[in-house]
Amino acid sequence: MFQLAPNIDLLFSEAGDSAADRVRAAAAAGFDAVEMWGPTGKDIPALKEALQETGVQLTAQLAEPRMQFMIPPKNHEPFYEGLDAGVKVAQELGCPRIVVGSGTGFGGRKRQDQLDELIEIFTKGVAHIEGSGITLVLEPVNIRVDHPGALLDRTSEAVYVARGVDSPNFGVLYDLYHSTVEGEDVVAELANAGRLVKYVQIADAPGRGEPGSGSIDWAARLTDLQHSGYAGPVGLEYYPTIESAKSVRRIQELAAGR
Ligand SMILES: O=C(O)C(=O)CO
Repeated sequence: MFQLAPNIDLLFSEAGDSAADRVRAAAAAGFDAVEMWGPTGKDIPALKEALQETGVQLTAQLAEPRMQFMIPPKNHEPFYEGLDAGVKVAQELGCPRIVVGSGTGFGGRKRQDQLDELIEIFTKGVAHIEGSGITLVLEPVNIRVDHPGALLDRTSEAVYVARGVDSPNFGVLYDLYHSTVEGEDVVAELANAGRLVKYVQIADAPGRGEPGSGSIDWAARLTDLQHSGYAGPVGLEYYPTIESAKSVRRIQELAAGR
């Protein structure tokens, strides 16, 4: 039903610190895709070799350090520079998506003005990397547990920004964990976002562990996702509470429709 992409910064740490070895461990556990946080601290040539050797696709590259793809409140230049560096690595690794975030916003202004400023910045960002083949996906994050102080915490506001940017190379990352922690209605948010959802991530809530460790009804949520028309990869961005290869089993079965 869905292609699953375990996050190699969080899963398969049993294989050691090397991103390349974690890709091999993910392949051995039956995956043909992985996602990662940023390139910092990773041996990119070794990672590329492991991806090629296993045939595993890197679905998305996230922000690490956290500010790399987030908007600094005043001078936005570091964001565009981060994008240049990110695109270079993503192209080398054959990764089609870069995850971007709002950062903490542009203090002391009306929320609506801040959302409109995000539209302006990401419109420039998309133009800045035009022709790269990379899609930027904007991720709202929960401010209740993981990211207090972040500007963008509502899926509908990320959708508003994506509508404003209005580019085939820009969309929304719908993280079902963040959305659940924020108390959103998954079906309603997915219906409103429609085809603007260009990547999905999951973790259970509460606790951000593997599916089955919290109280989300995964069979129901995967059906919701399927009915929404989303057919892309699903990133497993969770902190395993048990051995990685065991932690993925339930969601592998559900995603395969078993
Ligand atoms: O930083 C986080 O919490 C994320 O979800 C990144 O995707």
